[in-house]
Amino acid sequence: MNPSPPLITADRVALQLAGRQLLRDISVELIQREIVTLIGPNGAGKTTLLRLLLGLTKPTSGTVWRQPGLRIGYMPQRLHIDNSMPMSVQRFLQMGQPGIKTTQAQAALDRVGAGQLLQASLANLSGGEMQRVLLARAASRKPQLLVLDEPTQGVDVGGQSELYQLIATLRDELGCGVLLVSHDLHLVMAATDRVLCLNQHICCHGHPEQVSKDPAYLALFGDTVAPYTHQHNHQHKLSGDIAGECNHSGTKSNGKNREQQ
Ligand SMILES: Nc1ncnc2c1ncn2[C@@H]1O[C@H](COP(=O)(O)OP(=O)(O)OP(=O)(O)O)[C@@H](O)[C@H]1O
Repeated sequence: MNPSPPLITADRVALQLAGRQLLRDISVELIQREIVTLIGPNGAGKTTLLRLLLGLTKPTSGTVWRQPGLRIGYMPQRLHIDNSMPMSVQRFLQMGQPGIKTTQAQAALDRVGAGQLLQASLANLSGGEMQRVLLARAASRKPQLLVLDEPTQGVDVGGQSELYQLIATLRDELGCGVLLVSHDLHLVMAATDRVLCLNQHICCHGHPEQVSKDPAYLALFGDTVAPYTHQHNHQHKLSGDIAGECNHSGTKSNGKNREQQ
């Protein structure tokens, strides 16, 4: 039992847009100090669910409750940069959080191992540098909840595990909850407490090891995981598309830990 109240609670949330059922029957609780990873194929509704949890989209049915005054640090999937308006990293950080001093911007960058980038031009950053700057910006708000939408996009594999380790360290330092979206369970496993496997609804959930063996997870990702992770003799899909119907009667349909229910 976690003594502190949840940061966000979603109860039987569904969303229909333009006649399409994008999400259904989603129940999730996010708590302090827990790293929750949302995993699912392209189009599964991961970003849509983040938007619902953050209050940027209203559910068609069900409820989302957020702790009053909850401080959220959000790292978007990608950032559109207008190169006609040159901007330094420092300025970018200060725009994200008005009133932040140069020393605080520097400290935020130091924390993510990007201290040398304060005066760099945002437009010239490499993919990995940009992700670190976005993470520094999200963390500089001293959030109670860090929400990271595919934080390792554009980062090479070595850099990806480093970034996930950094996220775990930030959680320890800030004591915040973390909700992150990822395509690759095996990469995030070490830095994740709980996984929600999403495909319009929550197909399965639990500890990463447990989810990686769940029939519902394997139905979605069984033939897409990296070959070094297990032996098999079938074809690999490269698309990341839905591999088939989720046949998982008997798995629970919500994302709460058993002890939280
Ligand atoms: N405003 C909208 N109106 C109609 N459909 C939408 C809207 N926003 C998203 N969708 C659809 O909802 C589905 C889920 O989109 P979403 O971006 O949440 O998926 P995702 O799991 O984050 O995908 P990816 O892994 O590719 O980023 C997609 O089919 C998308 O086209």
